[in-house]
Amino acid sequence: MEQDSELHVFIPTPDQLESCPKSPAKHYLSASYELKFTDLCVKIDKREILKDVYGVAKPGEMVAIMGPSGAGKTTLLNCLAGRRPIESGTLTLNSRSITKQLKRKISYVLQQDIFIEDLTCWETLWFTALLRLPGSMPRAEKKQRIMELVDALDMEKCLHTKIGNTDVRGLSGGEKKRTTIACELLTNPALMLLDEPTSGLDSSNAFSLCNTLKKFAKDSGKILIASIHQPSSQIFNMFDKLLLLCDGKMAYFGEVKNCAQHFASLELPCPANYNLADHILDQVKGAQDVRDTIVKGATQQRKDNWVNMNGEVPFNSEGPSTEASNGAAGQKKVISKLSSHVTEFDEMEIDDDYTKYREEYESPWPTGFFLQFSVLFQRSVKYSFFRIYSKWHIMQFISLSIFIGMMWFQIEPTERQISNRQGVAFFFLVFTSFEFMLDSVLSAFNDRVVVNKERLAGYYRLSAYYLAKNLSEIPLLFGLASIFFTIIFCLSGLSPYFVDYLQMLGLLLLSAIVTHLFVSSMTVEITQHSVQSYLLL
Ligand SMILES: Nc1ncnc2c1ncn2[C@@H]1O[C@H](COP(=O)(O)OP(=O)(O)OP(=O)(O)O)[C@@H](O)[C@H]1O
Repeated sequence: MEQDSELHVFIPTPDQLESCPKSPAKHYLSASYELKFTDLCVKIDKREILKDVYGVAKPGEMVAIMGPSGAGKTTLLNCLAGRRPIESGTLTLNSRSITKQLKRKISYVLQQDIFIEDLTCWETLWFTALLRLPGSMPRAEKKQRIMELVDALDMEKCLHTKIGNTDVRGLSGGEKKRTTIACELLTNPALMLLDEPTSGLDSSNAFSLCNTLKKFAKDSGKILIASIHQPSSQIFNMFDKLLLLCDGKMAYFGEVKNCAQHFASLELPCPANYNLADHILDQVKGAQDVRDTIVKGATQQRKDNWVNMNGEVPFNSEGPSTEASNGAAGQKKVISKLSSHVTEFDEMEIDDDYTKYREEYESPWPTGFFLQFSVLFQRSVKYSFFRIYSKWHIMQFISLSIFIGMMWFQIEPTERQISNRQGVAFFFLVFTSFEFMLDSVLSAFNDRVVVNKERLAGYYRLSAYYLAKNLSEIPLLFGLASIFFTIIFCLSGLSPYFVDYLQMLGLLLLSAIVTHLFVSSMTVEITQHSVQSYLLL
């Protein structure tokens, strides 16, 4: 593998891609984690959004969260990701409440694919790896990890395609989703939460994505929990478990294969040749008495399947535990079995990554301030350059400067022409200040969503972003405005002295700094506010 300079964006050649190891991706094997949540309740403005929601997921399992619109699927995912506080209930990973350190083992794929649109798929992955993987991890290992994911998620074809947007076509919907998933998998999470990963994809893309996820979860021992809308039968049957919500209450939790039987036992059987997922959703969206029957059925199902309502003993999908139902002796046996299970998990929790990069795992950020700053600086130069020095932008500046230069062409160095000189200087300063401000506002507007997403996932400090953004964009803006000014200065004959030229350039630089700092401070304030209100800090 070629040696590259410290922050040079590495681009793999087809041969290097060919030589990358085929799945299962060895770096992505997870230590076994078990997720358990019981009696989760969430209230927003005194309105009950989730009530007594529970579930268990084991390593390698795919769990579907389904329910009608507004049932609370996203709220539940936010709670599991630790992004929404819960009113009451317990949430544990390997029988431990979720600490900041354990939170690093959880990743959250949002419904929208949020990226910097001017970067390619590979650049996006590479910058994410530099920001999210431990700073002390060798760069070769980071590259290796990306290449393993590229292989596992079948992304070779689109690696050098720009992300794109509605104006400039880039990655397809499915490729964007794979890129989002790869960015989250880079940190080797044990638990992956996905909010409607198939929305916006056609049926074959949705099937192929779920198939890849299923294989990856199985091979690496990760837990995948996804909210999903109207899956096809094929996709529905790929999931191991189903958590069905109805108005924030449990409507079913258990294995997908037992679901049809459960609904039949409630006298709501699925008609022949009908998609079971559609049938279930029709029922939970049905009349109030049908919904009451389903919720009651779920309460009974829980009683039958949980040995202890506090969730001290794991959910047994095969039905009530025979050991536990054998009275106190049976209960003791189950609990001692569970304790040995927990010890085993505790030992496994110190996984390979944790052992190797302990320092970073125990600090609040995966990388130090300087590395965050340098990666963000390089990324900002890369995409801001194309925006600021776009063909249209350059043509607009040059034609305008020629036009103004012609209007005030070679002003005579006499007293009568003083007002004309002031006119040129004033016009040029006001125009460039507005141009700087407009550019900063537009770029801040584009950045805000990306920065929000990255800050919520704990990529970097806001101060590192602020410094990198300003230090990268001010020189770029100043460079373009200097060309503009030089043309006007020469055509208008503003002054025969070079020192005057330098003084005016100095004023230009000051104006660029002041407008840019002003606008970016506002963005930082807005970003900080929205991240804090989202996290309800
Ligand atoms: N911040 C909030 N303030 C007030 N109400 C909220 C807030 N967040 C969610 N809700 C309400 O909670 C309920 C559940 O919302 P949630 O987004 O979890 O539903 P969902 O099942 O994901 O819906 P969809 O499938 O349409 O995305 C909705 O009625 C919604 O209006």
